[in-house]
Amino acid sequence: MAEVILRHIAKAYAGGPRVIKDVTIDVKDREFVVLVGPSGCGKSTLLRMIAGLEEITDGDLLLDGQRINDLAPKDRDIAMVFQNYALYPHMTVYDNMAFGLKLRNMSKDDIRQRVTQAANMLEIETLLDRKPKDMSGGQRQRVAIGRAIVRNPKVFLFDEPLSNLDAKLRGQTRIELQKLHRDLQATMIYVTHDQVEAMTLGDRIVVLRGGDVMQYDTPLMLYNQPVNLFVAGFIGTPPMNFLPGRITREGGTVRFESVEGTVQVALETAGNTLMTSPIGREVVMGIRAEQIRVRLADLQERNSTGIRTSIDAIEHMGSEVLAYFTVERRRFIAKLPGDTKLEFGQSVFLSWDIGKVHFFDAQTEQVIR
Ligand SMILES: Nc1ncnc2c1ncn2[C@@H]1O[C@H](COP(=O)(O)OP(=O)(O)OP(=O)(O)O)[C@@H](O)[C@H]1O
Repeated sequence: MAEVILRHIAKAYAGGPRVIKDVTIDVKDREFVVLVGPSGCGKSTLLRMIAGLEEITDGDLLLDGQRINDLAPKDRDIAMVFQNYALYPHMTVYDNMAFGLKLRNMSKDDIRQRVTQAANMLEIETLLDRKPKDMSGGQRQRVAIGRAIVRNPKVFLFDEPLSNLDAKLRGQTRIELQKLHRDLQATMIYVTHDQVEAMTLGDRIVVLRGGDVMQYDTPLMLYNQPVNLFVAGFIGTPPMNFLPGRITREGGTVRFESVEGTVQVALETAGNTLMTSPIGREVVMGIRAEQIRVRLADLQERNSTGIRTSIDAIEHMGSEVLAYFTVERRRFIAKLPGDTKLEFGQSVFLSWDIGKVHFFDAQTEQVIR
């Protein structure tokens, strides 16, 4: 059992401003929680506070109900895997993994058993006599994880452990981390700036910005129901398309009208208003790339619904095609099936289902439901 609760946690370095403002999150037993956000948002600081490597300025850190703010790192039953692996260069893999256990005065036999078991789990049993400099980045990374596993901690913390690996190895290691999480049945908290890594690994994800939690939710909820513009733009590849405008009323119909008036969307269907918002309110419309339909525009065609634009660029990704457009001087991206035949410069109409559109308040940036 290992449940971690952060209650109104704040951090200021040496009397400076608060880089973590007021963070309250609960991490359930055996949950895999990812902290994600842009550089400087405070992910590492938060993780280091949980590890005990940074002092907590305000708030409570609870492990299984016990307040551990003032407990030394070694007494926390929490193991951390660092971005740079932090292996001892002069020690073999075996000694690197055994080191923490020796410090705890564990018997030689017990140490051997634990190191061997972890090495088997990570498939590095043939590397135990090597020094870190004689291994690849991926192998060093496994040793760093092995060193955490042998401690049999209640909680694992990972600080961007895949960032030094190439793209292919990162993909493989993501799958292995998922398996490791299932096998160890441990609580894991994982920091990354890569939203794809966050989406694929996390049971739940904390999206951070400027030391504040923007949203704490499952990957699908973050993707389908972002609570604000920041989360909507941060989660998803390619990012959500945005178009600013305002709510208008014409002839009894409530509509969204883009700033330059090229896009008008009725917000009522069969007498139901999809969005209750004061007339004149400034909003931002958001639509995901895969929700945009694209068809060739007939030059003679008039009175067609949708946005008329032309194709700025096409990227063939194999299984899909990314098409780039300009709508009111903003970039729009559509994700289309791989066999879509479109070419640079063609005139097209873009359209989408109104039910798939998100609206955000332009001032507060919060979603309007
Ligand atoms: N020792 C320190 N003293 C003063 N300010 C610090 C210290 N460490 C970090 N900060 C500041 O705290 C804020 C959060 O830093 P942190 O390293 O936690 O961000 P991060 O989200 O992990 O960023 P990155 O992805 O770039 O590592 C930043 O503004 C950073 O400059």
